[in-house]
Amino acid sequence: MSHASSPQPLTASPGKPLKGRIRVPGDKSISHRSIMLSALAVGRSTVRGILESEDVLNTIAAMRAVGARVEKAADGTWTVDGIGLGSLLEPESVIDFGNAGTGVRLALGIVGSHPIATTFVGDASLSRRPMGRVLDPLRMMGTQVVARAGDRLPLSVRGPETPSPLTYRVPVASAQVKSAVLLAGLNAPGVTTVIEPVPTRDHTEKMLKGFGADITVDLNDAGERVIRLVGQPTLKPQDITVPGDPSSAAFPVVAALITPGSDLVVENVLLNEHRTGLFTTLKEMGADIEIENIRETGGEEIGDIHVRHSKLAGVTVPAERAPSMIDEYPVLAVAASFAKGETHMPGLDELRVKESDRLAAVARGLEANGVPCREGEAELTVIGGGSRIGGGTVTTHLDHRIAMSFLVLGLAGEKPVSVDDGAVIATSFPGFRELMAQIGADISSSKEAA
Ligand SMILES: O=C(O)C1=C[C@@H](OP(=O)(O)O)[C@@H](O)[C@H](O)C1
Ligand SMILES: C=C(OP(=O)(O)O)C(=O)O
Repeated sequence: MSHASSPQPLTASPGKPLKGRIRVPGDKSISHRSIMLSALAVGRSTVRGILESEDVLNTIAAMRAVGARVEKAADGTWTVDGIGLGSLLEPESVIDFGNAGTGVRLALGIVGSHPIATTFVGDASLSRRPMGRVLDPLRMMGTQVVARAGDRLPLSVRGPETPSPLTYRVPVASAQVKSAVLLAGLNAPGVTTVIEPVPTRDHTEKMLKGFGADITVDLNDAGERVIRLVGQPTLKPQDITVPGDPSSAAFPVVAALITPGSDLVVENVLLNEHRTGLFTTLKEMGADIEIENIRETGGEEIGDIHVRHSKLAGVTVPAERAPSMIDEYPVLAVAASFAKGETHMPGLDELRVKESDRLAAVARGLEANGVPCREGEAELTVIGGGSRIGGGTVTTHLDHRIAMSFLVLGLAGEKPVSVDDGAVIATSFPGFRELMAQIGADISSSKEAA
């Protein structure tokens, strides 16, 4: 599945205050994992509120390709008849993960510990991204790999008959790497241990526990998270409700913050502490954000985010906060454009290897729209509060978050902002334009705008 063939230029124009109560689609991280763990369970799971975006639809197709039955009922609930660990079928054809880093890396963990041959491909963006971070631990478990130079897609893996359980210290702050090793460890006899020096989103650990795996998380003397998973469990099917994605909520929230007169509620947003760094940072910048109606569902805290237009001031974002807002830096840079003074964002090495080099893409996008910034090797400083923001066209490089972030910029600047391709937004946020229109945002196809 690919959006790459038909780019869709979009233009956002400044206009009305943004008002209303909305819900964003389901969390992408939890959606991928719901389908994958359900596919590995024995019996029928149900998943409500799943994100039906291209990335997640690719995960659904991949789990079907290894033998799971995944269907959508008339009421929108998805049912997954799991195949059970150790029983995966060899896919009959190549698995195309499109734009989805999480999808392909977690799937590599799953199939890479089974004695089946699987070939993965992706779009131009995914084919540039590093896969060695997941292939290295798999090789240590006995997986054979044939990959393009630099461990990039396309690539093929074949797992061993009996994967060796591993003790692995994750060398980069990455929930995808942690999760891939844990998912591979599921099919290895014995205990797989993952040491995580920097904590990242913990949905895999939480959900594995929910599916009945024997998994523990402790801190060692150095304060690192040590995750121990006993391999070869029988995973029990679950009924899952996916909360709204905070990484998607970030766009209307920032749009409302920077657009005068706005008053908006985004309901039902996941508030997992490993995901809320953006909201913490925005509050430190002076944002009027209240979290209302906090409740719990499926072991995760959720709530409604009430945001009003606010005067913002620049801050320094602690580097150690990066994993809890890693996908939100592009839209934080947009908020920072409207803040008085400088916003300094260190610790951004991982932004270089996302759907695009997000550090460079953000810096070029800000420059194109009259916002001064300084781009370092692994940091960005935005000099906010200037006038005449907007008027530029931004290259999205097949990156949904770059597209949405700069459309948000265009809602609050002085002049419209265009992005060369809004079609990529479908990878994580189907219905983005319609939802933004519902709260009063003017985002149209560039031809209509011209
Ligand atoms: O595990 C996940 O669901 C994700 C982890 C993060 O990637 P890294 O693990 O590469 O940091 C994040 O950027 C991605 O959108 C989703
Ligand atoms: C980095 C992202 O996703 P992935 O790594 O799954 O492609 C993202 O959604 O911002």
